[in-house]
Amino acid sequence: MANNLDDSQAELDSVEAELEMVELQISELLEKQTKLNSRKNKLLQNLEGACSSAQSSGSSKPPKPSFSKQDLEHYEESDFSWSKEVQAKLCSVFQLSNFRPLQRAAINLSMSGKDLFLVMPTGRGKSLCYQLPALCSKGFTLVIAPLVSLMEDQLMYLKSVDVPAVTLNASSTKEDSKRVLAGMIDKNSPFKLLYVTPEKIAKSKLLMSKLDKAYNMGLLARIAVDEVHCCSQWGHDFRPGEILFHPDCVKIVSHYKLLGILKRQFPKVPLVGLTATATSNVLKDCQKILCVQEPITLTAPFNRPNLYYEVRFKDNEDCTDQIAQLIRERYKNQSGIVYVFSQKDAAAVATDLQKKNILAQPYHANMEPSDKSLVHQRWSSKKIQVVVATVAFGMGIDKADVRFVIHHTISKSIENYYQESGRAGRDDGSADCIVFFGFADIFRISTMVVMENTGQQKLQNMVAYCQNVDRCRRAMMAIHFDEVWNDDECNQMCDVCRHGNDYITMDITKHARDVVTIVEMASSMDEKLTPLKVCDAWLGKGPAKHRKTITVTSLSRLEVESVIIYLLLHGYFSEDFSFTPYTTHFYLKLGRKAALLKNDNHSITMKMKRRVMSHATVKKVSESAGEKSSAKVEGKRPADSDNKKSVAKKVKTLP
Ligand SMILES: Nc1ncnc2c1ncn2[C@H]1C[C@H](O)[C@@H](COP(=O)(O)OP(=O)(O)OP(=O)(O)O)O1
Repeated sequence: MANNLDDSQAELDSVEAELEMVELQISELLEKQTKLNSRKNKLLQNLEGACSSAQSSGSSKPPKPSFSKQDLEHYEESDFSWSKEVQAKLCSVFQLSNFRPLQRAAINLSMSGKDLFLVMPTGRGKSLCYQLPALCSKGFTLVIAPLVSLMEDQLMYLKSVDVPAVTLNASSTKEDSKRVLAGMIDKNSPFKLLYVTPEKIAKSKLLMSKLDKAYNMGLLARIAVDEVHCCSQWGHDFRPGEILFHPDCVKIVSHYKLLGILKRQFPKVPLVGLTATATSNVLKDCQKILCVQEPITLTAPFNRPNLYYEVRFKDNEDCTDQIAQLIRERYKNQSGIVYVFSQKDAAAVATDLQKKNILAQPYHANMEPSDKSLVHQRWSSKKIQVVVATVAFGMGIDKADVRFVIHHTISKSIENYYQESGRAGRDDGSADCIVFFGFADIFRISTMVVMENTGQQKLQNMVAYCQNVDRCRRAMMAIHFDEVWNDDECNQMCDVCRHGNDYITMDITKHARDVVTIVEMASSMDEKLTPLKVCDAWLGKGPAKHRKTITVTSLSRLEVESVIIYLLLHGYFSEDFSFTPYTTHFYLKLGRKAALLKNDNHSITMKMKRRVMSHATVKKVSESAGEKSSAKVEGKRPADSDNKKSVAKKVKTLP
């Protein structure tokens, strides 16, 4: 009887364990199903037309595109009553011969009096879409921009092309303000563009009353809201480089929220909201906040065909030597930016580059404004070659001939990376965007974004972008931004498409079990391990007491790091933060999928770049694949052969 009970108990335990596993698998599959369904719906929506009207917020009806492809084609034409003037001023004032994608449509829509949201990648020429209509309309255009420095750059540029433009901001003198306020109600319109901060709209009754008068006189031609995503509660996630890290971030965002007054007071004035990256949810929020009834949303293709995207692994934590070599050899006499993680890094990397005879200077938020603008000016006029900057170097940077943007440390999200790298090649000439991907950097950034709602998820997406070895980098960004993507469009302008066949697919199940056991054992002893400690322990370098119980790996450090990152990205590990008054620590703990490794049938494969793998591993993998007839190899064909044809799939077991 006792035996029977024991057997039953044992079987019950085993059934329960198996059930737990099945539940995990079901929840995984359900998660995948939700993601695929949402992607499918998005693709179907996108296929219906490149543009669609932003739907009114909270509507439960399925989105009905009220702006069709045919409508777009209509607005791309050049037979409107204003077309000749627009074309003439494009050439004579702005010295440009052609429009870039969607610029003409945006201008025609705005000239037709429509409200518009224009989502266009950084550097593609959003400003022209309100500056040119301003020149071709009676009265003046009111431009809301978040930062005074940004306005000043615009005013400098407009002055250089003889476009009369003024600003009203906290640092305007009394005289200037008086002149501007009078000009607003002057029928001869002494200026065509008036730049103000959102704060000015929120606080200056005088400005609002002059706007009211100008409106009644028919002189308020248009309202342009730059960085319109700042209106939304989620929007500031999208350009943290500029707004979130700006000391006045909270103020800026709170003033944007009050801009609804403009459409309420001046309902007949067309509004154009401009942004580089905003999801449809953010735009819906902006629409509501700005009180715009039925805006048309134009989304320009996010692809920048002239940019070459590449990820390099940091084989030690300092990659400055490699960066210096690149700058000296590949980018001789060419301008570029090196983005770093912290102000300290900006100073240190700039000094290191200077020691290697590269004209580099640091730029970060904590510098005196005059020093910042000096660095900016020197760089713009090619007196220095490189700015080593934190994300504070962003908004208002409009240098056309930036030939390289190198990330010494990964960005904290793909949105950020897209913005930062997008500062390269604004002149449409080819330019390189290279990220150095380092293991320890992931955790430095992770602790920095710990208080942000979606900080960890966004960082994981960025890490997945960097760890990816088989998918076109542009395709990854396209999926991230919900864009329909055709692989041909990359044109070998990313490292994956250019150097195909550079990875091996390996079975890492045994390694995963070993390293998960290390973390499990530590936790059973009430010990927390940082990722670096886990690496050390697994490589047999940890404290002696651990070594007895640990299966030391034969993998190289880079391989070990890659496996740990993979396990973190795929839920076998997860983050465990601990906070002190001065700092935040990152530890690894078991993720919800770790339990799956107890199941003998569970296996994990990962794709690893050949260059990351040690010679020993590649050799052993090749030998084991040769021995086992069932072994599989997955490799990508070199991009110059037909890289879209599927190839035989084989998986090698990592020794
Ligand atoms: N049709 C065009 N042809 C050639 N160059 C153009 C055209 N339109 C704009 N440009 C140039 C002018 C600027 O040097 C550069 C970037 O324009 P700009 O309006 O500042 O970009 P943007 O506002 O989209 O960028 P950001 O998001 O960084 O503010 O592109």
